[in-house]
Amino acid sequence: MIYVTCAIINFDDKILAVQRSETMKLPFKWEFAGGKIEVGESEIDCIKREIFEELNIQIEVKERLTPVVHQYPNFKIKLIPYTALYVSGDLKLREHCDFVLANKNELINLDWAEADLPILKEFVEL
Ligand SMILES: Nc1nc2c([nH]c(=O)n2[C@@H]2O[C@H](COP(=O)(O)OP(=O)(O)OP(=O)(O)O)[C@@H](O)[C@H]2O)c(=O)[nH]1
Repeated sequence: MIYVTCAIINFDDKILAVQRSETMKLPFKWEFAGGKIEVGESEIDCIKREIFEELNIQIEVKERLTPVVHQYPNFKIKLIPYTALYVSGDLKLREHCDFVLANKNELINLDWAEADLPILKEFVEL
């Protein structure tokens, strides 16, 4: 099982979703930015590090939502979501091919990575 954190980042009441690029696992699926927890790293340190590495921005981490364990055909993940606020930095996509800033009710129309669906549902109902 791989342990992955992801951030639901609020920019002035819009939420950031990012699209995986062709060369990544789950190509072209939409997700919340984040990545694998390194050995000895806390969840919060992981999410802040991944968001800076992938997006070049600083965030303030807010609330931990319910983790999701999901079995994909070739791997299993525990995806640990946090809500967060944008703090600073110019958004640059260093790994993903696209992004959107959307309202909660627009997010559901994207083609999400399957593990994200329960997270999206919980977030939309907050
Ligand atoms: N960051 C992130 N990953 C997610 C989400 N949903 C989801 O299923 N994943 C999966 O969790 C894994 C996260 O790992 P990652 O982004 O650090 O690394 P990767 O597998 O793309 O890179 P790798 O090729 O170095 O293993 C990916 O396999 C990704 O498909 C999500 O919302 N955010």
